[in-house]
Parts: sequence; C-alpha cells; structure tokens
Amino acid sequence: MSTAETAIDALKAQVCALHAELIRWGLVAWTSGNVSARVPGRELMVIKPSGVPYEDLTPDTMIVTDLEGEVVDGHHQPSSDTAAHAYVYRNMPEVGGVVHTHSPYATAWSAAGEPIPCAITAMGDEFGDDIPVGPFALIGDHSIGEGIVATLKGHRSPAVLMRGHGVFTIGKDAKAAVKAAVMCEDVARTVHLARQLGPVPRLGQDDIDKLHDRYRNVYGQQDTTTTGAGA
Ligand SMILES: O=C(CO)[C@@H](O)[C@@H](O)COP(=O)(O)O
Repeated sequence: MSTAETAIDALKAQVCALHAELIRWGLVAWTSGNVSARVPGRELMVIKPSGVPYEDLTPDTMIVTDLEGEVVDGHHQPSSDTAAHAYVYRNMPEVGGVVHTHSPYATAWSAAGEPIPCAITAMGDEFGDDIPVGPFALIGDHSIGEGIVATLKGHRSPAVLMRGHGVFTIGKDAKAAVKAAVMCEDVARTVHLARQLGPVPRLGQDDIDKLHDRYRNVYGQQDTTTTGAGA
C-alpha cells in the first residue's frame, strides 16, 4: 500500500470514529449529521455515506470524493451535504475538517434566525464573537457551502447557524470541527437558559478579544494534539 493510500485509510478510520462523538455529545438524531476531512496535500476529502445508520458505519463505508464532490472511491452514495463540504474546502484552504449537525439548542437559534450573543467566557474562548447566522439554502448542491464560506470567511467563529437548518462547523482538522460543534451546542443551551431569566448582555469587546487570545495562546498544554484549544 502506498503512503497516500495509508493516509486515506487513517482518515477514513478517524472520520468514521468521529461520528460516534456526535452521538456521545447528543448532537444528532437518527442519521442527521455528518463529518468530513480534507486529505492533506491532495484535492480530496473523506465523508460519510448518506443515510446509513451510525452503528453501521465502518471505515470501509466512508467515501472519498474530489473537491467538486465527485466520488473517487466508495460503494455508497455520499452524504447529501458533500457538495457543501467540498465548496468549503475549495474556498477555505486553511480548513481541514467540516461538521454538520442539527443539535437541538443551536438549531433552535438557527430556526429563530438569531445569532447567539457572545455572553459567556466559553464563547469568548472558542468563538471569539457571536455565533453568526448564515442564509437559508436548500440541501443538495453547493449553496449551503456558499453560505458557510460567505459567513465564516474572516470571522473568528468556527460555527455558523444556517438559517432554518442547523449547525456547520469548521476546523483545522475533523476533530477540531467536531469540538466546535460540541461547544456550539453547549453555549447555545446555556445562553438560551440565561434568556429565560431575562435580557442577556454581550461581554465587552475588549474582554472577548482577551479571552479569545488567551484561549488560543495560553490555555491548556499548547500542544494541539492533546489540548482542546485552537480551531
Ligand atoms: O441536513 C440534512 C437533512 O436536513 C442532512 O444533512 C442530514 O440528514 C444528514 O444527511 P446525510 O446522511 O449525511 O446524507
């Protein structure tokens, strides 16, 4: 087996395993979420098959596509969001992983079409800003990807609430994108609960900037293989 094939096999195993994290953190119902990873140095990505129950996913069921979303290797139909993920990889070269969920609290904010205000330190840390709302787009082609890129390019947040749909997150790799999806749901829930108690003020911009900088540059072990920091 070539080095490139070995690398793709490792990514298939990782992307497959990360779907279990979506279940573990309560981010998905039935088959309603997907994870992908860019194949470093290649115009390829690995993504899950469409509509296959998570318990039936194995590394061998993962699909390899090019960055136009055309299948290169795999025996199943790729995820319905393949074109959206591919669009993100084409237009955001720094992104190595993309995740989509319908996690309930964050999706409720997306249905309301309201950004989640940066009201708690955990949001300053991970998102460095409000979590923005992206445009409504139908599922199936690259339209969702266009909305993700238009909203997140130049934004600190690795998460976007696609209006009337759900959450898309990006990261330097697939694990970082899953982490952003976990944190997005956590803060969506907390800020929602806070709103039941009354108005929720946004943190001051200067404090948000300091929190975000500390989280990226000081927090944890500063070894991104072991720390949770960094997108
Ligand atoms: O958002 C949707 C449907 O609303 C899809 O992304 C979701 O059901 C997952 O679809 P796939 O199983 O990845 O094709």
